[in-house]
Amino acid sequence: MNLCAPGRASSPYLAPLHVARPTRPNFSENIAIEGHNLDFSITTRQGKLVPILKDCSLRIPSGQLWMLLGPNGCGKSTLLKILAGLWNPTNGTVLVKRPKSYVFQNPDHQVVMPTVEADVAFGLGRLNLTDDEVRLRVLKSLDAVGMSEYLQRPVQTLSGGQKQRVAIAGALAEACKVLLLDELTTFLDESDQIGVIKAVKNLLDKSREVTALWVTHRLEELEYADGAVYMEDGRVVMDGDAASVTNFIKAKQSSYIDQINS
Ligand SMILES: Nc1ncnc2c1ncn2[C@@H]1O[C@H](COP(=O)(O)OP(=O)(O)OP(=O)(O)O)[C@@H](O)[C@H]1O
Repeated sequence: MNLCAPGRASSPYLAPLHVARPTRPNFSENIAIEGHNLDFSITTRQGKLVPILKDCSLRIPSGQLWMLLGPNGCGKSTLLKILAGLWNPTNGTVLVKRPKSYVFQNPDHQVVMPTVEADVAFGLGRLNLTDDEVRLRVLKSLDAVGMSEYLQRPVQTLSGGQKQRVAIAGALAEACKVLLLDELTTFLDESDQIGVIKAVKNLLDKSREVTALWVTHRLEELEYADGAVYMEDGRVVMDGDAASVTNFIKAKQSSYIDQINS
């Protein structure tokens, strides 16, 4: 199911202080996801202002798989939800190609229809397609994530990784140009993790039109990425090709270990 479809936006537990509504500039050429100078703050029940994102900017080229990394609590999921349009930034501008889809960390929050076929077809109901067109889109999308043999399977019989792929197929069936994937591998065992990430990589390689931003903690997943954004304490501190970001993070980790040992 596509959680970015109209009427599905949700709110954070605590509301942002205020919502900026800037005029929308045009996309830069060949860029699918852009954020400029994004701030996001919340006010606590005690009325205290807490900044979560601080002047975050990023640009992700069309057709690429990028990772969003950083320590726990640095703001990755918040930034992803703002890019998805589920939350509004306090300040700054977001430009993301449409249709776009946000895929949840826990597939049980997203894959809810009785069968695989029904779940992938769910979002197509509002598009005024014939039954044959719906079936074709469902089959093509399941094929793209390596799940075409599971058409009639009850969703409760699927593994976590298979449910994630069904959720991604739902987004593809709606012709999503941008996939925003929130720590999909958190609940998966190792073989499911690699299965999901390879499915995403394969579909990007095949389509060239879909762009994906993947939130993760796992440095080893960077080997599948074209590029990455690394965050700390609500800020983007490094972005670029996957090898440069990997080296940057490894250098940080080894200097941290040196400090502990000294
Ligand atoms: N509604 C909220 N109320 C209070 N604090 C919040 C709220 N939403 C997010 N935060 C705080 O904002 C910070 C960023 O959270 P976020 O979930 O974006 O981080 P993250 O990098 O995705 O973390 P993780 O890797 O642990 O999933 C955290 O310190 C979190 O506690």
